[in-house]
Amino acid sequence: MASAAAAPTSLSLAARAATRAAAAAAATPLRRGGLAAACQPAARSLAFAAGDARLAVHVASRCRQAAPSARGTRAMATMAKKSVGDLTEADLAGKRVFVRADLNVPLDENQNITDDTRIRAAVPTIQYLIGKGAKVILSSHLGRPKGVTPKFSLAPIVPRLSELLGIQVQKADDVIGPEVEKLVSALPNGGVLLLENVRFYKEEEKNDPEFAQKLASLADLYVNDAFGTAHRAHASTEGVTKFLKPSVAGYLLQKELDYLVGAVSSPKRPFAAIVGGSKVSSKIGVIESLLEKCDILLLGGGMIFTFYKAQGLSVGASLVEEDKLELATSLLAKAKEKGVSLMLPTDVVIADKFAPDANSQTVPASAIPDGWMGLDIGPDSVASFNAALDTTQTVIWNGPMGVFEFDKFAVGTEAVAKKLAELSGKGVTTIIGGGDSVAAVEKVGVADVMSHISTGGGASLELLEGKELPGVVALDEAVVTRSKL
Ligand SMILES: Nc1ncnc2c1ncn2[C@@H]1O[C@H](COP(=O)(O)OP(=O)(O)O)[C@@H](O)[C@H]1O
Ligand SMILES: O=C(OP(=O)(O)O)[C@H](O)COP(=O)(O)O
Repeated sequence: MASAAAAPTSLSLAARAATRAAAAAAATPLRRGGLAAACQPAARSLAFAAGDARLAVHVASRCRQAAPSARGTRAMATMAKKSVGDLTEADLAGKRVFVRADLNVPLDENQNITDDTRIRAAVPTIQYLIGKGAKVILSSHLGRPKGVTPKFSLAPIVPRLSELLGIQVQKADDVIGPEVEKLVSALPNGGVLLLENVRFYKEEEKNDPEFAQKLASLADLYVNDAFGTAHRAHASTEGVTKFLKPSVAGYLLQKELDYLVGAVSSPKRPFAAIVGGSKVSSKIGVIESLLEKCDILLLGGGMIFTFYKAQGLSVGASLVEEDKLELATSLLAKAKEKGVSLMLPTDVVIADKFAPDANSQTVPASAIPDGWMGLDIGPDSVASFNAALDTTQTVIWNGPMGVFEFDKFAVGTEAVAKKLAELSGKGVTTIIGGGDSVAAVEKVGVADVMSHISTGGGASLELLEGKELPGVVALDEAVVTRSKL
């Protein structure tokens, strides 16, 4: 396994001895000064330079346990939001509750839902509210319409949502206005009214205060459960909170924050992050942020070729971002400095063209011929990644290991999905951070066993980059500070 430690192949006995000494020190009880000694930069980098991932991880892990980062504490603070579960029957019975959900599900050409995950994910919050006698005014966007566009109507959502809730959901043909107000007035306690696509109004994405006020005027209080849209400061996700109190987080939003912020900032260790996808440029923020928190970082996907080239390897016709070579070098150096075991694949599956029927072969990472492009990680890399993952207690995964859309180059990605499923079964916390990795996990049929699968691609990326989401920031603070803080 190539590593950020400049992959030393022949290690001096002294380095190995120092590694073990550092690890032994880390294992020594605090009162004897073992951890303090192991946390010395020299001890950590020796453990790392010795190329012994398990020992280096152990040392790094112990060091982090001793000194949780201020950044982690700040991130936890974003979670301390009032939750829908804090609202009692007295708060809710007979009240009109504006619920922003993300019902932006894929539809086929006949308007059939091809994946209802986001609808199912919205159910617990709605169920709770109607169970307490609230009147739910449900709002969502669908797609990115420019004005009123029938193919982006939320009408196809109604049958499935009704089925899941066990009640007939009513549907408004507009978002605001007298007709909608009439429907709201007629809504019984425990009823649900789905408003039309909120993006049919351009004011939504502009976060227009007047529009936000009109939305707010329909209700008495606000619940945001639209995690997939929480990174957007729109009228229905952010603006409306200025006019409705309380404004609280729904169960889905809370769960996403608990995993993508909570479990990532205060993980059970060792903590591994797997980052793949096409380009290093789109994952810089995530990698930099995770380097502050994880013990092991496994890299795959198209981005690895920029790292190889930065290390002087030939990459043939593989995807490379020439302007990110220095960045790749600095990320490798940062991993070393932080004591993170950064692992790059040692072998790759290469293709003679970018196509599902390309000719392919597996070669060492150092032997990619001219004209060939790497489209997947190879079996040796899968074995090394699996061995590293076997040492972990928490794993977060964002981005495929290869061009998994082509069966021939999906093996590495599917192997990671299977490994995480296996680890999940053994009690390891497994978090799938949105985007294509979710599709991969679903393709392999192991979605149900993961600890958490994010319902938002862009939103989860932003959270993993350490950013705060406007739709979360705008919500009321929890009254009781969480014990983890
Ligand atoms: N070696 C590779 N060369 C080119 N593209 C790749 C390679 N590995 C993965 N990809 C592509 O990366 C895409 C996903 O990248 P990205 O959007 O960054 O990830 P995510 O959606 O998980 O955030 C997939 O379409 C996949 O085909
Ligand atoms: O599908 C969504 O995000 P995602 O594609 O990043 O998972 C959300 O519904 C947000 O949609 P938007 O990116 O049009 O604001």
